[in-house]
Amino acid sequence: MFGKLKEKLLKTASKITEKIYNKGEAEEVKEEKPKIPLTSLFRTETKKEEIREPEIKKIESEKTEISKKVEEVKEIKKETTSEDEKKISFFDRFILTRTIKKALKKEIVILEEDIEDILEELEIELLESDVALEVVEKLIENIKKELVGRKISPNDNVEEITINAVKNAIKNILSQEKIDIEEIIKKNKAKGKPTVIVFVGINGTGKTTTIAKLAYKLKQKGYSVVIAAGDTFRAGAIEQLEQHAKNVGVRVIKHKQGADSAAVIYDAIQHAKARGIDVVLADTAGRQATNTNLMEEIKKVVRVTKPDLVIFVGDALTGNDAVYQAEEFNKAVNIDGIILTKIDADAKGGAALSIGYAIGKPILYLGVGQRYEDLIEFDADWMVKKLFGEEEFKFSTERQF
Ligand SMILES: Nc1nc2c(ncn2[C@@H]2O[C@H](COP(=O)(O)OP(=O)(O)OP(=O)(O)O)[C@@H](O)[C@H]2O)c(=O)[nH]1
Repeated sequence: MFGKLKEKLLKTASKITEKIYNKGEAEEVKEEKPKIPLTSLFRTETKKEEIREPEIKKIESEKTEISKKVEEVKEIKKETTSEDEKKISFFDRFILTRTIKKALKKEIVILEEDIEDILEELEIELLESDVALEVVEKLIENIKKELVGRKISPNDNVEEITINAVKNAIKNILSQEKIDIEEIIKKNKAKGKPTVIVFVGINGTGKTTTIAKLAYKLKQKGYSVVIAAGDTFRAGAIEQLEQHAKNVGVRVIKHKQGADSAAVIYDAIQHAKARGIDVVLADTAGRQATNTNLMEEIKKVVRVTKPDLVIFVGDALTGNDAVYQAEEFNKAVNIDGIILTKIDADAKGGAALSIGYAIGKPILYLGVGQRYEDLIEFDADWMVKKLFGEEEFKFSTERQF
């Protein structure tokens, strides 16, 4: 997940670190143990205080191993032409800056010109990774805000400063005002009303399966759920939804194919009210934002059914397209939040990084696989941890649908 994005961000932090070292005429500190366990950036984080004797030994031996590797890389570096230099992996470069503990000889102040070329490179790479332009610009601005004008003294931990600067810049992008779906459900329940959630998006992004996943999650939390078969447009859509509903054990309210989508959802809401069901999850037909008739239809659905939430479901793999589609749906029906699917297959991470900031709405959940339980709550801290390799996420390759 987000492998390429992760690499780019860490490479940037690493290069800024090197720049600061050069400017401050840093010298190697031979005796010092690494302040951050070497393993921490690529494996589960271990706090300094928690490192016990065997682990210290392990780290020491790892340190020796890596030092050897560093020497090898140094040798290769000495001999390489600039073309060859490109072949030294990022991992080697990063190890180089992180394992040779250095201290600045003199205090420095980071100037914009010190990091400009590195940030320009990052800008191009992020655009290539399908991160939206406005998001790239904001991110670069954030990193500059964090670093430019900052004094770094010989006692400072340069690696920590640069990594944290990039982390904060990312976190700022990802932090949209949250929506607590359970809170909304509880409030409506107290008033004796069902919570109505309408799902919108283009074809094939994963709306139907996401509805089934959310129904499964809500049921597990003890809420009663009914699904409205509002995709009356695509042949087979109702049957597909019924199969999912059967699998997760919830009821579907349906009309015939070709029926009025708003009427189906309206009926499902009446059904929920009559039986005291907590949540109505309404499927709608996938539609391109350019299809005027279908966009008028979705506007009618929202007008008639007055949902508590309209959720845009986007396919993370489509990168900038998902952002563009979300913008169009937001203009048409004012979406409240976003669910991004197929994150398990997404190396670029462009949509996940961009979509919330670009339209100013929160990502609520991420679809991370093809089982009903593969829907996880999104949270900026969680994503930052994933991007900086502090926490691994195990995807299941099992398929339930
Ligand atoms: N790997 C992966 N596949 C997913 C995920 N979510 C959905 N899919 C797959 O995406 C495909 C499309 O899912 P659907 O739920 O049918 O999409 P839809 O948006 O309802 O499609 P339309 O009815 O055409 O609008 C299916 O093959 C799903 O199994 C996910 O999080 N990860």
